[in-house]
Amino acid sequence: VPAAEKKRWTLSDFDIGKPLGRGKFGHVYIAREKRSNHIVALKVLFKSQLKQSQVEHQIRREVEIQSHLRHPNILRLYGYFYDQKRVYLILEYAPKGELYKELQKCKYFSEKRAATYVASLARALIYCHGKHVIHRDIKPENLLIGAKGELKIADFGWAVHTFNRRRTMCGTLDYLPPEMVESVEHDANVDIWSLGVLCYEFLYGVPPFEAKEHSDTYKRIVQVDLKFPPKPIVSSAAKDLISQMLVKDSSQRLPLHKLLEHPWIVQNADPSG
Ligand SMILES: COc1ccc(C(=O)Nc2ccccc2)cc1NC(=O)CCSCc1cnc2[nH]ccc2c1
Repeated sequence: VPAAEKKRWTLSDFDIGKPLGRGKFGHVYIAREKRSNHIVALKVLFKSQLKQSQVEHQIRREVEIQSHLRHPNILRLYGYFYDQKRVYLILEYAPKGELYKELQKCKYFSEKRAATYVASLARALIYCHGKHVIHRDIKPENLLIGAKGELKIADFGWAVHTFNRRRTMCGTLDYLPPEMVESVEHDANVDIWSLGVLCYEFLYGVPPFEAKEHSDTYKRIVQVDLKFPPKPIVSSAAKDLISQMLVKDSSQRLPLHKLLEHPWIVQNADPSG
């Protein structure tokens, strides 16, 4: 909807439907744009909750960044509008819902399904890095499933990234690479690490460095204490790929374009993603 960016949207342009992921995504509702009948997700943010001054330009900047990100595996942010008390984000709606629910239901994915997901995320990340955008929070909670079963990185937004990052600090650490756990500066290679963690979790149903206590998870990450359980049975090609991504020295991690040529991906990923 390219023209949409220019248009001044208001709430009366939409029929509002049921809440999506109650509370999880903040206040997000399924909605239908009246003129086009286009189904979207409408995210409602309360100005009171957003530090008014900073966030205004951050939302603008984010819409600016996101409006240039067009990729089948990245959830679209079509635009935004606001009223007296709230800011509304017009987001793409992913009809097949949240990936983590699917993973919980299946316990773990087949190698073909895991490789297809990992390849599509690698392509999305190559695209983002090409646009000098890193740090797409690619843990299962931030992944949604499109109409054709394709994965969508449904990032919870840049501006909230910081809150998100803090939340990640007190939420799950599982996806943080050593350089972030040791909080040294990081680059696009953090995404390769996170993708490796995700690939492991797709195949085993649990992240590789999971531990009861945060302090233990920290230790396991910085020591790259990578162990492959005997069950479920996973091919050595998959283990080889994961071992090349979960490398402490970020410059030694398998580059994303090399990942797409890895035998496990070539033999298992469905090219349509
Ligand atoms: C591109 O994506 C986003 C872009 C920006 C922001 C954001 O919050 N930006 C922000 C916040 C505060 C201050 C400044 C900027 C959030 C998202 N994405 C989500 O929030 C997750 C999917 S919510 C939609 C959605 C769709 N499809 C579904 N299917 C089932 C559930 C579901 C849920």
